[in-house]
Amino acid sequence: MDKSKKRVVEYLDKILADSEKAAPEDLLFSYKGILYPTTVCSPETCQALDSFEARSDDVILVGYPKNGSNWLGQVLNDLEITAAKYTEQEINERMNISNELLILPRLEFGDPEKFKRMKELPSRRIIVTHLSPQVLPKSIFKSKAKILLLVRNPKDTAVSYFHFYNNMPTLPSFSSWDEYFTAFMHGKLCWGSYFDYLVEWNKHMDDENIMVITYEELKENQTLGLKKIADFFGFFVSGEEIQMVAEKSSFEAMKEKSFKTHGTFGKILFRKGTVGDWKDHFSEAQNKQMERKFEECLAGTKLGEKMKYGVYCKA
Ligand SMILES: Nc1ncnc2c1ncn2[C@@H]1O[C@H](COP(=O)(O)OS(=O)(=O)O)[C@@H](OP(=O)(O)O)[C@H]1O
Repeated sequence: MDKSKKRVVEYLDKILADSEKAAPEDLLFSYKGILYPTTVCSPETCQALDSFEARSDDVILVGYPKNGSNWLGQVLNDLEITAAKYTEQEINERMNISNELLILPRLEFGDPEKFKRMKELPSRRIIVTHLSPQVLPKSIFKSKAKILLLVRNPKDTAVSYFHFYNNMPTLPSFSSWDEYFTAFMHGKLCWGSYFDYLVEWNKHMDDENIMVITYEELKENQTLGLKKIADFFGFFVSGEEIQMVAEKSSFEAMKEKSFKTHGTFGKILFRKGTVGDWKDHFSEAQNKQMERKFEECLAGTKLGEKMKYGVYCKA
């Protein structure tokens, strides 16, 4: 394993080990009414977000936690590498610079000084974040950088986040699914409410620089999804190249390599990678509650229509 990758894996392993020792009440902090994990974020970094200077050719991936951002993050990196026709040496250099400057590839992770260091990253930068539009650095909207919004149905998101919360030492555990479900429905989780997040993004549905893709459509036809993404960002890649990127980023391929890419964290992150796991978790009453909430927040909106609640969430 090369040195910079090893450093990232060691860093991730250290975060997990340190958080095992932390008291549950020290694991989270609140910034502007939203919870974040102390191990990877800080109030200082949140406060410094506006010092990030977006470029018009930045590739921005936004998505609520557990909507598949590690998957699409890899896809976008591979599309950029393939389209730009970098040599092996250039690919390694890019990765080393990025690993050294950022360590962890989320806009809101790390120290507040990272936004200055990010100026040294070569274009096109792939920027991944769970932040909602109100807290995103203002320069992202001003620069007209293209934004890909990745959305997963609320029920599978809830289930994935439940297992993540209970398996990640960096997050406090819940004593039961029912207790967790109430927290999810009230947005008492890191990065806040799933529904508030999408209601805010729905206000941007007519922005020309935003495209929405769903986890479910990618699972159904990854090649087609990748082609749409490549066209949107202007990555010039052939059908064969898209196929190669798709194969490399299948759940199985990413899970198999996860120890090398993410260390111990890999086992927690690459859990099932399926659509419909919620059927083993939701009670009748919870199905009804979720449907009411969807009706209240997203049904009939542009974003709500794209999510196909009737196909993926009806009991
Ligand atoms: N390649 C690929 N294909 C399909 N699904 C994938 C893939 N990679 C990750 N995943 C699944 O995405 C879920 C994790 O989402 P995130 O990467 O956004 O997690 S995080 O919020 O950044 O921690 C999590 O979902 P669950 O398995 O349902 O928990 C991952 O397994």
